[in-house]
Amino acid sequence: MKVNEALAPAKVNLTLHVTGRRDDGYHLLDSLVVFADLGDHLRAGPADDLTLEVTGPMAAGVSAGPDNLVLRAARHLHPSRGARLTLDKHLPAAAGIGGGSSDAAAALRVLSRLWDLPLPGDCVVLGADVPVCLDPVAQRLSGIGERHIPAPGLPPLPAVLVNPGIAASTPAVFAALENRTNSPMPSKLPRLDTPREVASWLATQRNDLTAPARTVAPVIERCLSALHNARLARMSGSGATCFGLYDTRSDAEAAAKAIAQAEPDWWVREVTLNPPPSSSR
Ligand SMILES: C[C@](O)(CO)[C@H](O)COP(=O)(O)OP(=O)(O)OC[C@H]1O[C@@H](n2ccc(N)nc2=O)[C@H](O)[C@@H]1O
Ligand SMILES: Nc1ncnc2c1ncn2[C@@H]1O[C@H](COP(=O)(O)OP(=O)(O)OP(=O)(O)O)[C@@H](O)[C@H]1O
Repeated sequence: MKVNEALAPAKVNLTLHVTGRRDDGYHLLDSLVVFADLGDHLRAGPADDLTLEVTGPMAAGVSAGPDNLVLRAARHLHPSRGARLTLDKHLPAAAGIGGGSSDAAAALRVLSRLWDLPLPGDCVVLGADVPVCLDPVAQRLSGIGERHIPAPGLPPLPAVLVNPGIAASTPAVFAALENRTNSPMPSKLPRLDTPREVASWLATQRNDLTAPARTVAPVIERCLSALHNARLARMSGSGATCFGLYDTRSDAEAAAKAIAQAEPDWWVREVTLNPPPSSSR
């Protein structure tokens, strides 16, 4: 990618343990986060005014107005400087894969280079997922999202992402959560060398938002069933996107093809999670 371009990769919560709730209503999380080799594309050119154009296959319904997280991130970085921004949307919005947060983080990265400014330290105010998206590699996220440390060794993971085209509102899903104090992941995460080992270990962990998300969007059950031949099938974030993990890319490709045929209205993509550096599409 050129210096004024950035990939805003899909974020996937391999685990999402809700461990408590702060007085301000935000929830404490313990989550193993990885990124895909697929995402939105952001370009920035020099300009006097700040403008945004939203293009691409998933642009429908995404505002290009000041509420777009790309423009909010730009104004967070500098209140008045200009740039001509183009956001090519490939990820569904409000889908649990951090589309908006990853776009905001990409905007901070690109504009900090264009405007020669340091990255801000307080970007959690843009969204709980923005800090982890600033450095899109495998990480363990905690606090409400403001804390993250590199995750121990994980291999690249052949996977399929499935979204049924229903937006799951993150506040609505948190509001439907019954038990807000659940156990965290083990304090030391194991080193996992193969997709199979990852799937076996993840099966002992959870996404605590799955049950409330199913009440908000019952179609999530069908997404998980569609991934029945995966080593592990789970929801990401607050849904509705679910992911399946496979042993090989060809297994994932075959599964994606079959699901897309059975559910032509769904968004179905074969991806690699935690890809080797510089292999993004
Ligand atoms: C669920 C996750 O996807 C896990 O990675 C993220 O924590 C959500 O991150 P996000 O979409 O950037 O969330 P924000 O835009 O900051 O928050 C949306 C809403 O989700 C709820 N929220 C979010 C994050 C958090 N740690 N606790 C919460 O309770 C709050 O109701 C908040 O008003
Ligand atoms: N650039 C953007 N792309 C997508 N949605 C955006 C963007 N900017 C603002 N939004 C708004 O943000 C809301 C949440 O979108 P986003 O894609 O970040 O949700 P999400 O995938 O559920 O996030 P998370 O996984 O962090 O919970 C959308 O409903 C949309 O109105």
